[in-house]
Amino acid sequence: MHCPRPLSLTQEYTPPSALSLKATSDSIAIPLDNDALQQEAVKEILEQGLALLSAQHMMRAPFLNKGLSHTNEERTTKNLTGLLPHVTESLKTQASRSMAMIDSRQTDIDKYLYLSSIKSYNVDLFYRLLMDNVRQLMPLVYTPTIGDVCLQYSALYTRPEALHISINHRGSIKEILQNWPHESPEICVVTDGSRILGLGDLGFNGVGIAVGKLALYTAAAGINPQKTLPVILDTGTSNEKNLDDPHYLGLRQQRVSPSEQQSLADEFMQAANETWPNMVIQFEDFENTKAFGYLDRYRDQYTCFNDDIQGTGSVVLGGYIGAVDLSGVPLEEQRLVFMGAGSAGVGVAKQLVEYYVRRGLSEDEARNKFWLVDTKGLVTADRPDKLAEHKKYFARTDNAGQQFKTLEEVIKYVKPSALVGLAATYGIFDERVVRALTASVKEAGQDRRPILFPLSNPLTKAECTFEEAVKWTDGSVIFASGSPFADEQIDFGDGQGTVTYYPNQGNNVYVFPGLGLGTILSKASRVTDDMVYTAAVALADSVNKEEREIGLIYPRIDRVRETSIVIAREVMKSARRGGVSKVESSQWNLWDQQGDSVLDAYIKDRVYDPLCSLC
Ligand SMILES: NC(=O)C1=CN([C@@H]2O[C@H](COP(=O)(O)OP(=O)(O)OC[C@H]3O[C@@H](n4cnc5c(N)ncnc54)[C@H](OP(=O)(O)O)[C@@H]3O)[C@@H](O)[C@H]2O)C=CC1
Ligand SMILES: CC(=O)C(=O)O
Ligand SMILES: [Mg+2]
Repeated sequence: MHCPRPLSLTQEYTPPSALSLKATSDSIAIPLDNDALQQEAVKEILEQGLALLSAQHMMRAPFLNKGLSHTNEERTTKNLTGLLPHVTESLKTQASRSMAMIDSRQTDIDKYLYLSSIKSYNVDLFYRLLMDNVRQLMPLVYTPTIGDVCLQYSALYTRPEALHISINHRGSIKEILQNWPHESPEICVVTDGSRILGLGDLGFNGVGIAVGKLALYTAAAGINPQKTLPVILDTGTSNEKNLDDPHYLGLRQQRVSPSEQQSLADEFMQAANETWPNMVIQFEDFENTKAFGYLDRYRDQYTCFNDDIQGTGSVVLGGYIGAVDLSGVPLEEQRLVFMGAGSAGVGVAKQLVEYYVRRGLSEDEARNKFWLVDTKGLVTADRPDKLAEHKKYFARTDNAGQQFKTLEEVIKYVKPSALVGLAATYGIFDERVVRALTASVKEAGQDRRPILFPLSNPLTKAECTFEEAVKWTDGSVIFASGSPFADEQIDFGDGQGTVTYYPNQGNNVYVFPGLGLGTILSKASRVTDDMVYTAAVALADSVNKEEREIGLIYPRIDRVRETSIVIAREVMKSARRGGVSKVESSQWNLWDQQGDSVLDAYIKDRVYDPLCSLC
């Protein structure tokens, strides 16, 4: 009855429920007169048949393929002998070969394409590489390179990586979701491509950002890659370059009306919730009217958040807490100018208002610390143009009829201690602006330091570079940028010799992976403001002594995964406090008694960390 030899099957693979088998091996007899034995024999044939089939398919299945890490035993039992080079290698050894290949590629896009090809055949190897080389590889799978990739996504296209839903699919989204070939997703990043980084409306090509963010959910927080879902909602594009591109993969039409876009989003949200009720949805890079509108519309109904508004708010608060400590300007004396009053600008400013309120200021006192500037100048209530709804909260009423058109004018008027850039405009923090900021800070004390956060992405949209910031502030800047800059070694000729200055990367990648993980593990029904706020505080608390000593306000990017676990833990606790966690209260009582280390262990037990028996 038990056959050591594999079976061959006389037909192509179909799903097991539809599999009809004819065994050609004479070693398994199917007794026709005994139902029980018959069933057992058929089961064995099925198992062995599938094992054989999976051997043939395994090496082409990116989630199953272990490449050279298949052990000799697996190679024998799964009929892989001869199909692979004879050596066995740990994932780490394979990763070191891949790193050498990446280093040998000339351009960042080529490096990206090489990495992406690894992901297409060996997911474990891709994530081992990314997790062990986050400082070097994150700028490829994420900003800045992902910006270039999105600009050329259709031209670079080789294979589908997401769920593609267009306005023409209205009425059938639920059926489309059923086509998703992987396990039930736990986290979804959805975009409509209408504001990709600071690059504007990229239409369908924006799908690259959803793919990139989800790669970081896995690399930075250990969410199983099989449980991630990138979605592009294609409602057309205003991008003429795309519309004229013969290779463009999206709908070749102007965007449909806002109400039609909303009806697509409504159907998607409902269908996604009915299909996968436990999935967390992250809105990414929607143009600001929709970003604010959809967040308001869906946040009390579904488990969702907007990364550009809330994730960015949280990450900037996380850095601001440490920056204030270093600046020498007391929290209550800080005055903040924001260049950019869009999703991110307003999202961040509101998150900081909440911080001030929690520190004892009234809401008006807190709000009065912020001056927002957009393309028309300082946002004031008496400006002649009609203010967008999301700007009204921060419109100044104390300008005594004066209008300030340029940033320099605003700086002279406000005398800020901090300048935040979320205007997607390269070089807008020029030498005069940065020197004016520094002068306004130093006026109140020479040892005071300016906070300068040029946060726009990708690098081609950064408001200033790190080198400029260091030079124009004579080394006194507390700096964070959206995309990464290298350390700077500068000799100011003041007798100190060459000094190394360390930049910070103020990017929502420090928050969304942990926020998502905490939301999933707490089985939260909603993402509350307190969960987002708590993530910021946990991030600030994660900066270690050595990092503080060299003036960092965020953990080094190599520690992003460690940080995400802490954020996830605190987010879980916040979900519980807020009454939105669906984890049994008996389990929570146990965690309360056992403390954070047990909760951390629980989280770590559940995260994906690709290793092989040879590692
Ligand atoms: N570091 C990070 O983690 C994050 C960074 N970002 C980056 O922030 C940038 C903005 O994103 P988001 O807020 O969503 O975009 P929005 O389009 O919503 O907002 C952009 C804002 O910048 C203003 N602006 C544009 N050009 C100028 C200019 N020359 N002078 C003054 N103001 C200007 C716009 O003014 P107006 O309103 O008049 O049009 C608008 O208020 C992007 O580059 C994005 O990549 C976003 C999220 C996270
Ligand atoms: C980082 C990010 O979310 C953005 O630039 O849009
Ligand atoms: Mg974004």
